[in-house]
Amino acid sequence: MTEGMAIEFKGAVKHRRRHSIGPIDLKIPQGYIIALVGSNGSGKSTMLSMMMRTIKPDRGEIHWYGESFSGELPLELRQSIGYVPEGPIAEENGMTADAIAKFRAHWCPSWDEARFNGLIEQFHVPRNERLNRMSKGERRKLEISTVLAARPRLMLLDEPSSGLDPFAWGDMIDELQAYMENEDVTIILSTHIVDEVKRLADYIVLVDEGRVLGMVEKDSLYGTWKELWVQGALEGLSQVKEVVKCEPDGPHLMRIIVRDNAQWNQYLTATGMQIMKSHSLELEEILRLWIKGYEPEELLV
Ligand SMILES: Nc1ncnc2c1ncn2[C@@H]1O[C@H](COP(=O)(O)OP(=O)(O)OP(=O)(O)O)[C@@H](O)[C@H]1O
Repeated sequence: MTEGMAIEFKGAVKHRRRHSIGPIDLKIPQGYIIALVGSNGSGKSTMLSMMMRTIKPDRGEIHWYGESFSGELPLELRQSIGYVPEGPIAEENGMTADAIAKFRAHWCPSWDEARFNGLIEQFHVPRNERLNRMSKGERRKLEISTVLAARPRLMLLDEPSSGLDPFAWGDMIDELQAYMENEDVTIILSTHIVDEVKRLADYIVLVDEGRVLGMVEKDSLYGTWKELWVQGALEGLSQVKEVVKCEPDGPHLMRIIVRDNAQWNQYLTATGMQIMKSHSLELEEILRLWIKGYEPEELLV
């Protein structure tokens, strides 16, 4: 990765009630979609809030496009960030979509009214309903439309698809992909939906219990792990470093999960073990292994 960095965490720590988030050291490259993935309470929203500067780290620093700021972010930078928080913004409860658009048009120089109108029509967002009377999904669709219409350079999306029906979800994926055709744009989103990661992410950042376990290029994960059913010289199989799971599946067959690397292939050749069936692990299973400590070989942080 030699590109410029959109965001850099340098030893950033935020103390929370039950545990601290961090220290986080992470470089998020500009021009890509980065998915923050991790279990509930692991710290994804806290990281996004720190990137939006709605909360400040208690220790360490965050850099935006190579610069750090002691107080609020400069206006121009704030105007270039589109943020969809995890939950609704209480101050917007009494507003309508039109009132939101008027406010954003005033605040944001890159606001594209025609784009906003097109998006809320496409997403069937009611124009004159107050936000607290909209359904959860309608309100989410409005928030996504608002962020896209502001044409930000950096999007911070906290579980953007929460509450969306499958049709709106597909539209959101298409819109975000189309928006990425603008090379300068970076999207950082937190999500629990593996399909969203598969469809959108260039990089995955795995977060667990307040710690960033690492960042990895999504495509490099595929093919790293295999599930195999083997026959033959099975003694000692469970001692092989590359084998992370090994259980009998019938009298002469062993089902194993294995890191598919050169050492494993050498072992296979040496023992003459027979592979009866094999397939690559799905992303969801690869992430579960990573959380358990089996990190990818091509970790970037
Ligand atoms: N405003 C707050 N004050 C104190 N602690 C908080 C606050 N918000 C979150 N926390 C705590 O910080 C930790 C991380 O929460 P965070 O919301 O960042 O996790 P998350 O990964 O986004 O979770 P989820 O996937 O459930 O949305 C949790 O232990 C949570 O209880």
